[in-house]
Amino acid sequence: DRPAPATAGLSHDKWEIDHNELVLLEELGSGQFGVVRRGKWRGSIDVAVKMMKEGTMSEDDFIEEAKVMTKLQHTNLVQLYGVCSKNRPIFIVTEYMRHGSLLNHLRRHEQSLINNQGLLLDMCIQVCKGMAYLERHNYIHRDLAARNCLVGTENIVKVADFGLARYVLDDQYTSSGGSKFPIKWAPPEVLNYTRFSSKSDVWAYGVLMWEVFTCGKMPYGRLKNSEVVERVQKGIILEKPKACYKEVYDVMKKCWSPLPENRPSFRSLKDTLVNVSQSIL
Ligand SMILES: CCC(=O)Nc1cccc(Nc2nc(Nc3ccc(OCCOC)cc3)ncc2F)c1
Repeated sequence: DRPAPATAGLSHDKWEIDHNELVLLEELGSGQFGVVRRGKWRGSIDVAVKMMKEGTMSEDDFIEEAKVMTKLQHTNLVQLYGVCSKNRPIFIVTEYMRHGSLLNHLRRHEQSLINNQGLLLDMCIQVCKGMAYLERHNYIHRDLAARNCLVGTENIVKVADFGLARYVLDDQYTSSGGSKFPIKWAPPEVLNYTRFSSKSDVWAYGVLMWEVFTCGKMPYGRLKNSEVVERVQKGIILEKPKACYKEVYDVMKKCWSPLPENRPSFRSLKDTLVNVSQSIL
């Protein structure tokens, strides 16, 4: 069948999708943004449609940004096809990923994955490739975690919701003191100064690697956010997952260097992980 077009076919506002061309199907889940449903676009293209609950997002700013996001295209990024912004709630229409979030996938398949270091490392490398593309385009994710990655057929893993955190209105989510802020994926400079960068994404990537090699455990277990902040500021880092080669854990530790400038770039991480993969597997 025809390859899915990178963005809406309409010429004038190519990021604008006509909601009459969408058929909404079953619900896939919901987040603080609202409900996400599977859909069909122009009769045949599988899509995911995020129906943005009113008041959760600064919509006009997001619609402006959507023009940029539709241009970010990489095999390891969940493609933004466009938005339906003529009605409320606005719809965000993206590529559909058959097997859902990476976090749930890891937890559901723990038994078969826990001894497959090669596959776990390959998943990490795929996320790294998507993030290296964003880094090259000076695009910061701000909420990289296994819950924000998605799994497709043939164990394809893609990064989703990049940059979306900037448009969330709920300051419980956006301020580092907020109850919904992803503290466990945040480096010291974000906890102290909310200073986001591709190097803060690299810290979060190290935590995502830990999530992958523990098959979806919660980082720092049931510790309260305040206890995690204290540990991170003292330089206490996550322990080596049981099912994890020392060489892989060494890479995680580099991602958790206290100073952002001492953390590797995604570009160099990709080369390191590919070498580790070839040397140990
Ligand atoms: C803020 C939280 C938030 O967005 N959450 C959120 C929830 C749900 C789906 C999405 N997004 C996308 N999902 C898919 N595929 C998908 C397939 C199966 C599935 O199984 C659910 C039941 O499992 C037993 C879930 C998702 N493809 C692209 C998306 F973009 C985002």
